[in-house]
Parts: sequence; structure tokens; C-alpha cells
Amino acid sequence: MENTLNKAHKHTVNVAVGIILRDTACFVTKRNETVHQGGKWEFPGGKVERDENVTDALARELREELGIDVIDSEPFMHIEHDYGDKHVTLHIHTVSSFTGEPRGCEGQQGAWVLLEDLQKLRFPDANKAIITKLEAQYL
Ligand SMILES: Nc1nc2c([nH]c(=O)n2[C@@H]2O[C@H](COP(=O)(O)OP(=O)(O)OP(=O)(O)O)[C@@H](O)[C@H]2O)c(=O)[nH]1
Ligand SMILES: [Mg+2]
Repeated sequence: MENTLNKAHKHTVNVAVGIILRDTACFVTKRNETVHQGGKWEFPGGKVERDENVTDALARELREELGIDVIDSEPFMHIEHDYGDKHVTLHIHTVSSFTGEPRGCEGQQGAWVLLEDLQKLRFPDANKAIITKLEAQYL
């Protein structure tokens, strides 16, 4: 059974994802139209590189994408999702301590959104469980 699982998930892409929290809002960005799941909102982050752990990848991606330095992050949840064209494993952390002011450093749109308003935005399908858990935990 374990072999079957390993085989099925051999091509999963490991992604470090940050829920940037301040009071009752979180900072989200919009994915470029041309990329996988383009045009949808996302929690900032990106692929974990070889020889990198999730915490390091998260810090690197948030520095590159938002220009912030993570002081502290906490594991929030894991999600595996198969988009058909791509299988992803999201390693999601909450980030409530950081320096700098987040902005879209790579030209992407960014916004502070109240947690209660997240469900109004269009996110990739894998993100539904994140929003459900955030609402349950913080609202
Ligand atoms: N960053 C991020 N990726 C997500 C989320 N939800 C989700 O399904 N993904 C998927 O995770 C995958 C990797 O994320 P990414 O495109 O940000 O990776 P990256 O920054 O390293 O991009 P690059 O290496 O192409 O420059 C994408 O296929 C994306 O569709 C999310 O909330 N945030
Ligand atoms: Mg990214």
C-alpha cells in the first residue's frame, strides 16, 4: 500500500505557503495570468528547492515575492491536491511575525484582505480547505 502511495505521489511538487497575518486580515497576491492556476489569488510562497527545508523555502519565497523577512512561522496544515496536470503538496505555515511591509515585488497585485472576506476571492481549488480552517480558527 505504501509503495502504491509513493508511486502515485512521485511527481508531487512540494510548495511552501505563507498565511501572512496581521490582526484579522491576511496578505494575499494574485497569480500571473500565464502561470499554473493563473489569474487566481494565492497565499504567497513557492516550490521547495532541493536541499532546502520548508521553513527556509518559505523565508526565501516571502523575501523574493513580498520583500519581507520572516521572524517566526508556525505549521498550519498540509494539503495534497491533484490538478490533473500537476500534483501539489502544500506545506502551509502561518506567519504573524515579520519585518518589512509586504508588497508584490514581482509586479503581482497584492492586498490585505479581512479573513471573513477571503471566501469572496477566487483561489485555486486546493485552497478551499485552508480558508475553511482559517475561518474556523480565527472568526
Ligand atoms: N504559492 C502558492 N501556490 C499555490 C497555492 N495553491 C496552489 O494550489 N498552489 C500551487 O502550487 C504550485 C507552486 O507554486 P508557485 O507557482 O508559487 O511556485 P514558485 O513561486 O516556486 O514559482 P516558479 O518556480 O514557477 O517561479 C503551483 O502549481 C500553484 O498552482 C497557494 O495558495 N500559493
Ligand atoms: Mg510563488
